[in-house]
Amino acid sequence: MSALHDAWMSHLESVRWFGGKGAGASIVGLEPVATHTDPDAVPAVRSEVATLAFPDGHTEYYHLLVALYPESEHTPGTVLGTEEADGRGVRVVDATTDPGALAAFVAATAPAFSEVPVAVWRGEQSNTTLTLGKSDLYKLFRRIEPGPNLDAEVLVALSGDRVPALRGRLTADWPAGHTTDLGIVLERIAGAEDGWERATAACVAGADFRREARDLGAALAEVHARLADAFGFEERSGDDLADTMASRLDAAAAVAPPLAEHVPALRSAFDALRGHTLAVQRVHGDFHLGQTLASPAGWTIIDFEGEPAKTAAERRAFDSPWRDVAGMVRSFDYARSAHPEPASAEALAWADAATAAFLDGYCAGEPPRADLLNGYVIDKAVYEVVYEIRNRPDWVQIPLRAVIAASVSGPEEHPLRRSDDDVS
Ligand SMILES: Nc1ncnc2c1ncn2[C@@H]1O[C@H](COP(=O)(O)OP(=O)(O)O)[C@@H](O)[C@H]1O
Ligand SMILES: O=P(O)(O)O[C@H]1O[C@H](CO)[C@@H](O[C@H]2O[C@H](CO)[C@@H](O)[C@H](O)[C@H]2O)[C@H](O)[C@H]1O
Repeated sequence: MSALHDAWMSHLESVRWFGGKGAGASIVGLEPVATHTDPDAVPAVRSEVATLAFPDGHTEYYHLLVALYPESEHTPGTVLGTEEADGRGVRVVDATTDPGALAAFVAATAPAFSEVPVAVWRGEQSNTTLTLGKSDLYKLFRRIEPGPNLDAEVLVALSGDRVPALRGRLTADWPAGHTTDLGIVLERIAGAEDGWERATAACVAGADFRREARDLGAALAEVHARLADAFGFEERSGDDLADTMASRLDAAAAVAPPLAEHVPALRSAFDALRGHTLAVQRVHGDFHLGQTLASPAGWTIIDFEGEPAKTAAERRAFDSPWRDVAGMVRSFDYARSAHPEPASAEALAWADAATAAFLDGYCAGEPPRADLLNGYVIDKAVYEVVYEIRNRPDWVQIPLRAVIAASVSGPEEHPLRRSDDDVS
């Protein structure tokens, strides 16, 4: 491993967007995949793909934006080391820490925005976003897989309205024979407030959230209909789905010991899906309040990339729209954790009212498909137990409480009809 590999690896361990922290990964390749500026420019800016090998044998690819400076020049930003080019030493810098390099990158790859101020947006999680003035964003994808990015695909297909408008796409011919998205330029929703912030503030204040929740349900239904128009739909057997959920449950129980005793009861909830056929289509895949923006224009849905731990092929696979409905049902349950007394009658009533209004908005007044909703809510809560153990162990009681309630109440009970909320 070269000194540059080591330096990038320590840098990755320190940045917020790197999802493999502490797992003992090492960089086994650094490959330039796109040169954005003139290679002789100072700085020259290019995209590289870092190939990371993990001790368990799996490989991940990360997109790095790199600025290159002659050794004789003053070098701003985080310097990773030097490399040789045409017999001269060149300093290698993380371009997202270098305002001059970012301006050069934007001028080269999104020339319509070359005159607007560029800054790195703080508070990002799994990617890096640049603000382009007040009305646009440049989202640099970090963990990439060969081929199109799921979010970019959906934004192209839906072309604005309830989703941000797509202004441009940054791609690379990498690996050979593939065109891979490295970033997108998109509309910055004016006056947007994160849906999680909006909902938790309402829960804490005891404020009525039913109108917003109903509108959110209607917005999701509209987006689902447009996704089905754009990508089509298929039929899937309920037996197949029940088997898939049961094997996900088994895999989760193997890494999350508190799930083990609930496996038989939860499996029987999935059995309600057997003997049915359901329509499957492209969905959001990881729909929760943090993937919604409330603004004067209504609700906008963002980040159609699915659950982070799945492969791109798994995230692109058709699924039932009830997966997304269930995701939001779980999110309202999470939101009450912001309440000073999450198990109080007031907090429960808030979450139940928001959930009922959301379902009403989604189903346009018709009753929801209880068997599918029930199965997907449990499937999601099981996923969340594993997610929280790995990422936020202090939060694991939130989904575990839902798993226990579903296990105790049995398959015929709707998981939200919580008679027994104070199980610990
Ligand atoms: N188009 C947008 N307009 C306004 N704010 C946005 C937009 N997209 C994302 N955001 C804000 O940035 C946050 C992170 O965005 P997200 O796409 O979920 O990033 P990541 O994929 O890195 O997790 C969101 O929760 C939201 O607050
Ligand atoms: O936003 P991501 O696609 O990275 O989703 C992952 O992280 C989410 C947390 O940020 C996680 O969502 C869970 O916590 C939320 C509150 O922080 C809650 O609203 C969601 O309902 C709950 O699932 C998500 O599961 C995970 O995939």
